Amino acid sequence: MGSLKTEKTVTGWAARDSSGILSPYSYTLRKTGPEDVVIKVLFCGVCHTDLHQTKNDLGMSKYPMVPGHEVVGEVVEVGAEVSKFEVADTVGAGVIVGCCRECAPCKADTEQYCSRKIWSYNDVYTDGKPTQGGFASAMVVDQKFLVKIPPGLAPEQAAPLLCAGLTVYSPMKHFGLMETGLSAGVLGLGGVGHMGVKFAKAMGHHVTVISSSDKKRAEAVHHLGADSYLVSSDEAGMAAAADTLDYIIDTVPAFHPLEPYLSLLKLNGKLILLGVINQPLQFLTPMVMLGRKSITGSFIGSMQETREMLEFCEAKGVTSMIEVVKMDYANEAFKRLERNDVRYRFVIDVAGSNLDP
Ligand SMILES: NC(=O)C1=CN([C@@H]2O[C@H](COP(=O)(O)OP(=O)(O)OC[C@H]3O[C@@H](n4cnc5c(N)ncnc54)[C@H](OP(=O)(O)O)[C@@H]3O)[C@@H](O)[C@H]2O)C=CC1
Ligand SMILES: O=C/C=C/c1ccc(O)c(O)c1
Ligand SMILES: [Zn+2]
Ligand SMILES: [Zn+2]
Repeated sequence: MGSLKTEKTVTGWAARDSSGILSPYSYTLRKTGPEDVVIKVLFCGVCHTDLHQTKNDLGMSKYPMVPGHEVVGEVVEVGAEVSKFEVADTVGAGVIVGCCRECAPCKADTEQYCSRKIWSYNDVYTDGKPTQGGFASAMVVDQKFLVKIPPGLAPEQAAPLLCAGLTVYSPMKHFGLMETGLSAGVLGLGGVGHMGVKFAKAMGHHVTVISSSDKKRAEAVHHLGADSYLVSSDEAGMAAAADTLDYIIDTVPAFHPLEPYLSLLKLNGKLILLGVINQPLQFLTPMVMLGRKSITGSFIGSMQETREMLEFCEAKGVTSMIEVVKMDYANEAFKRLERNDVRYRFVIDVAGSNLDP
């Protein structure tokens, strides 16, 4: 299909200021370029990053801001040079919608580390217009930044995989943590953390959840398949678990000391920081030296890893645990996410919502 000559007007739900409160917002999508794909948004997951961004936790937010970067949609239009997708395909879009294609990370298929990457919202596209995310009736996305959703995955289940799932899969792959028999720790059992449990179990790891409370113990063990559950304030339990873990996926989105978790790692163990935290974290150097431990971080994953991760999920039956809601519940969903009251990801049924109430 050829390029559209007109811009499309769409409705999204946007935050207008750092209250983060979302309300309907009308804006235009760019004309469909040769490599562009227009998607009708079906479902969009709600990530804690959406909360950080809409509330300006990082001090870089621009408004109006339509959040949402766990987007599953249906292709409704393709540009003249689109070769990978056709109308009616079910596709996914994530955190990144552009990159320079020339730098070392781009050439190595690690475009998420491109210094000129373009975020799916709260950024400026190559045409100079603000990018807006998936809490909207439609998006235009360059074909490089879309993936096909495998037929074995339900679209609403697939949405959280596009950020939360990818964010744990990528470091597991990069740091050589896909072999069976490892002992994993997952710190913070939320959207990203529950995918950490699922992926680690699918890779044959012994999984310990480390949580701030006892509230999620039964679910973690019986529904997610965790092997062990520690409450971080339980000093005796934490001491008994010292030197037992090969790696910890740390998803906590707020300041926390690192020493208690470094203590849980074995020799050569890795603490992988994934949470976005706007103040410095602390640790004493002997905590990493005496045990040759690593503190590292990871940022989502590449498009290539997204495809692999979705295939992995389809093959191994890995799914997300979600609560599907309509758009008119988005503000309540954000409030519940903020008070740690979701098991484990909200997914907005965008196509099934009235966006202009
Ligand atoms: N690196 C990357 O590429 C990505 C980073 N992120 C970031 O990861 C973080 C987690 O995202 P997400 O999983 O969606 O968030 P959630 O809110 O769904 O989960 C975070 C979990 O951390 C624990 N937690 C929350 N607040 C605190 C606190 N104040 N102190 C201690 N523990 C706390 C809770 O688990 P429990 O009840 O078990 O204690 C909570 O469920 C966010 O900062 C997000 O921005 C997200 C995606 C990609
Ligand atoms: O949810 C995905 C985005 C994660 C993220 C990581 C780092 C950072 O500075 C952000 O603003 C977002
Ligand atoms: Zn996210
Ligand atoms: Zn680049």
